[in-house]
Amino acid sequence: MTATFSFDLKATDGKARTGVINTPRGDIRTPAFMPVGTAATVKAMMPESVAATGADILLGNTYHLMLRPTAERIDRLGGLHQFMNWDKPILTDSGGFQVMSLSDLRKLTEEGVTFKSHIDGSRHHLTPERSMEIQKLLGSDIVMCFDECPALPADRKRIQESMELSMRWAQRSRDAFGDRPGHALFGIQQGGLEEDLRGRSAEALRAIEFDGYAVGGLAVGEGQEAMFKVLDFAPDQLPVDKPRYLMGVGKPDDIVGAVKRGIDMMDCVLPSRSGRTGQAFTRRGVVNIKNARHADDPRPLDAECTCPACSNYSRAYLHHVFRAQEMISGMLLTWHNLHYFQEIMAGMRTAIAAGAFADWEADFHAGRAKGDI
Ligand SMILES: CNc1nc2c(CCNC[C@]34C[C@H]5C[C@H](C[C@H](C5)C3)C4)c3nc(N)[nH]c(=O)c3cc2[nH]1
Repeated sequence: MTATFSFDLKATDGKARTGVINTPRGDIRTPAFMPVGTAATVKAMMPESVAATGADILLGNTYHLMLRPTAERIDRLGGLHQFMNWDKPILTDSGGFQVMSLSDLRKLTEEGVTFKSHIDGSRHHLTPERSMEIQKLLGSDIVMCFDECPALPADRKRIQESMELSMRWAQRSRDAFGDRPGHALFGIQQGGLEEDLRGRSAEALRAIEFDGYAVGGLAVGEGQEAMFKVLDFAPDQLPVDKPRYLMGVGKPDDIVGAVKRGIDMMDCVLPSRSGRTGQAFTRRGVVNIKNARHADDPRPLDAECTCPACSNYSRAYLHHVFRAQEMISGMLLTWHNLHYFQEIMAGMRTAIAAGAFADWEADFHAGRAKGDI
């Protein structure tokens, strides 16, 4: 807990790093996985359960909250932390990514993005300035620049023009963010899969100066191999002494590969969203609990896991409550998946601090079967 925002790099092992981000609302151990709280809730989880999984920070959702119940109402009610009963750090995305993926009838100009709400069809206008205002009203501890994330595949000209627009929006975001001690503003690198464009983007962001830097524009359909190729150079283009946040990633092996390449923070809907559909991530691979072969299985999901689902219930029970569509099904599997993702992060933090990341990574990959187990 500090009055200001700072990043303390503790140890490195190859390109992998471990450290602590100090914020007034609490410390964030890195590498960190950030669960996603879409509409002011991590679906199927109480906030104290999210904390119990080991999460130090969670994601709020600018796009959803600006539409319902609106940022102004959350501000009047004391801000997002009080509203959702989470007193640790919250990072909010800037809203642009979701506009492009969720809303219809959207129009992109130099000024910003105009779109119709997917909830009630009302018209909205998002600009760097409005995005900073919304994230400030929410009370977010880590604010993301308003950017444009182009869908891949896209031609180089489109990628370049989009990156250059995002860099102009990054300057406007910085100017509108103002001076908020203890709160951070993160820039977002764009440039698709192009090393030179990403280099120019990183230079533009460095010149503006941010408290942290995100690698944006990835996990948009390029595939793991292409993503890792970008991650082989992109983190090194960013300041070494600031946190590096890879947006929207990912599956367990994506996360491990990203940390190996110098990433400090990640977020993904996967563990919570797939938990609700019956997909469990375990140290031996993925279990689809709705599969009939689990109906009589008295064993836990993962005998080595200490989460409530694995400590107190059989696969047969989890199979039953999913088939019966009981609410506890999503609760138990979401808790398990978030617990497992945090275990991966804790394992990497310890291994990097001990200079044993390579051994940890070998053990991580050795245990994983392909397909359903
Ligand atoms: C999945 N791949 C991917 N995601 C990406 C995101 C969103 C990160 N998650 C935040 C988010 C997004 C949605 C879903 C939840 C809640 C809320 C709305 C905030 C996580 C991104 N966000 C921004 N601003 N810029 C990107 O380039 C970007 C690239 C991504 N590539």
